[in-house]
Amino acid sequence: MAIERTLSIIKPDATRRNLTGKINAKFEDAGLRIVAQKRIHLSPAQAGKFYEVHKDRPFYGELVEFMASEPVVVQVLEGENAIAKNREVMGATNPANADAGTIRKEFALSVGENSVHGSDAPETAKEEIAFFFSGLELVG
Ligand SMILES: Nc1ncnc2c1ncn2[C@@H]1O[C@H](COP(=O)(O)OP(=O)(O)OP(=O)(O)O)[C@@H](O)[C@H]1O
Repeated sequence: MAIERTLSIIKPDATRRNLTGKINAKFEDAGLRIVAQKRIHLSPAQAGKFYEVHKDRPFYGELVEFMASEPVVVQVLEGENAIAKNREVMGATNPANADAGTIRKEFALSVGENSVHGSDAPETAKEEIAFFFSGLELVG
């Protein structure tokens, strides 16, 4: 299995509760290396652009408002099978359905305020990493 990179976001509900370290420990324990990371406060326009794929979903407005409400930590995770591995560590979108030990089971507040985002496929990972990080910020 090839080494992959994926884009992760620690969402406002988690940064607000100082959970960045605990969430990062879950990634590292699963063999995912944090190769880039920064704390930013998205504008509503930037959050709207990032989640454009969901613009016709009923929760789009709520999602954009939430993601722009407070700072987030955006990061690039690297490892074998990193995209699928990260989604496994995150758990199901709705914490009520997430497996024990996953980030969302332990920390998420609701289906909307669910603590983390992770890319879902190689093509989206590439686009999402480029959305937040320049080549200079990424060690080869
Ligand atoms: N029913 C809902 N009500 C409110 N917010 C929702 C709902 N469903 C999804 N969301 C929000 O939109 C995000 C994107 O939804 P999606 O169905 O793509 O989930 P996901 O792939 O698990 O999450 P992500 O794309 O953040 O990794 C979710 O992570 C969640 O924050």
